[in-house]
Amino acid sequence: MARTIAAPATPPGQGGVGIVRISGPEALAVLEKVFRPQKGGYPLVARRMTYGRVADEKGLVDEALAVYFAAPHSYTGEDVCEIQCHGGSMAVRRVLERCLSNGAALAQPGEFTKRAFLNGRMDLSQAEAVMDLIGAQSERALSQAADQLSGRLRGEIEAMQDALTDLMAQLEVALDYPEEDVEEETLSSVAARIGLLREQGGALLAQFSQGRLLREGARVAIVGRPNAGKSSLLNALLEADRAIVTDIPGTTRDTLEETLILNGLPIHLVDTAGLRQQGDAVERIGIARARAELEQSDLALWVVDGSQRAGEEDRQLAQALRDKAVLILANKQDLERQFDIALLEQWLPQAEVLAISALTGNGLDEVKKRIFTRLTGGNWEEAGGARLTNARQAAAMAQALAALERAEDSARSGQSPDFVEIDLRDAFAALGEITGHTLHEQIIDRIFEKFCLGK
Ligand SMILES: Nc1nc2c(c(=O)[nH]1)N(C=O)[C@@H](CNc1ccc(C(=O)N[C@@H](CCC(=O)O)C(=O)O)cc1)CN2
Ligand SMILES: Nc1nc2c(ncn2[C@@H]2O[C@H](COP(=O)(O)OP(=O)(O)OP(=O)(O)O)[C@@H](O)[C@H]2O)c(=O)[nH]1
Ligand SMILES: [Mg+2]
Repeated sequence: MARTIAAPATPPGQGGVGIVRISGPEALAVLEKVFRPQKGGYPLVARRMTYGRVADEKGLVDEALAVYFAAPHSYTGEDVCEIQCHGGSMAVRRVLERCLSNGAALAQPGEFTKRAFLNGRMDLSQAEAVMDLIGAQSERALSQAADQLSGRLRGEIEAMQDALTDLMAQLEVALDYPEEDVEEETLSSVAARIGLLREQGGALLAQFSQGRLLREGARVAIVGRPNAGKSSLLNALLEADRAIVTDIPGTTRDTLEETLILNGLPIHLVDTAGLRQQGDAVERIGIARARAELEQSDLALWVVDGSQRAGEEDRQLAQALRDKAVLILANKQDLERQFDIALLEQWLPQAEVLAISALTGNGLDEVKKRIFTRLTGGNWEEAGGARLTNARQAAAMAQALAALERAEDSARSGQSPDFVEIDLRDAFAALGEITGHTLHEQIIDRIFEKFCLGK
């Protein structure tokens, strides 16, 4: 039988209310030992808040409210109890300790949601949406996660699976009637319907990059020579005095990351150490970090000091940026221009160049606009449809599409129906990985391990 588990459902730290959640067959028994109602007693009325107190041998721990959800009508589908005590890490910790010494085991991270999944309360895409919702950093990311939690992606995947089941049934019928014309007709109608499914899946996969961008945000590295104005740009974009700015080249040593929300898209802006050859040990480490950051960024903002002449370091940086998405910002527009912009266009023909001033704020609205268009490709679709949002889901969809393509090819080239069916089965299984219905236990464990405690 499943263990009864308990964990704080609210984050540690000060807060108005803290919640300890208990789930499993002994949930109510644990609550009875831990929580004493003020009026009436046990059994508690399911789903109604009851006022009372939590005490231990030494006396009162906290006054609290408790609620009991009878299986299967709860988040996990098991018996669930919640004790809502005062917020703050001490009260929550003591209440949890009471539960743990009265029959509950400390939950693993993600174990409540894993139980909800195993009890059929949600599929894997919905469970993943729970975590995305908790981690959402913008309105758009939140509404995407809420959509997925409501079962939108699950619905679309299950509809595709239903269609596959139909097709497999048709092929079975054709196998029972081995006349040439029945088989031919079936194969050609099946091939056409597989084509439609490939379009549907292809559209989902094509939108994946947007789904991921919303969920994870984009990494944008600010790079350039020392003193170009990178940290000034970071501060100006954030409208906050975040990074140290001085006129001493080599001011920024470590990378510094802050998040800016642009049209609902989380942008992780990373200020880096100015790139140059000389510098002490600390600065050299900073420069190595800057290069690593550049490597993993989705977009580079190359800040050049427009009031200085181009140098060898600029040429080298252009070289390093050749295969990257780059927006070049010719900074210090308020000063007299010395930098030869034509050189930039020569070095990096694919890059756009914008003249700005991080000091006066000139051109920064345009910078924000360009960052957004560069990252989204300019054709940003409003949330609404189902979206694949993580690499796991996208990989499964790609696998399903490959199987569908094989099936369509076989059907069109007049292969035997059972040959086609094998690939349709593969496609069905690959789609099932998105909803978690055809996934191995170990893989499922690995997904839930990344969740937070109490969820
Ligand atoms: N206090 C508290 N707040 C919470 C949660 C929770 O577990 N506890 N949730 C989670 O972390 C989320 C809500 N999710 C929930 C989902 C289903 C049920 C539930 O009891 N479902 C029953 C009854 C539905 C009904 O009354 O119509 C069911 O589906 O049968 C409860 C919470 C967000 N807020
Ligand atoms: N006139 C003018 N000065 C600027 C502008 N942007 C930055 N500065 C000045 O340039 C100097 C260097 O700015 P920072 O933002 O520290 O430059 P950085 O690129 O971060 O430099 P490192 O951290 O050393 O790599 C400071 O004195 C800034 O005030 C600008 O648009 N116009
Ligand atoms: Mg700096």
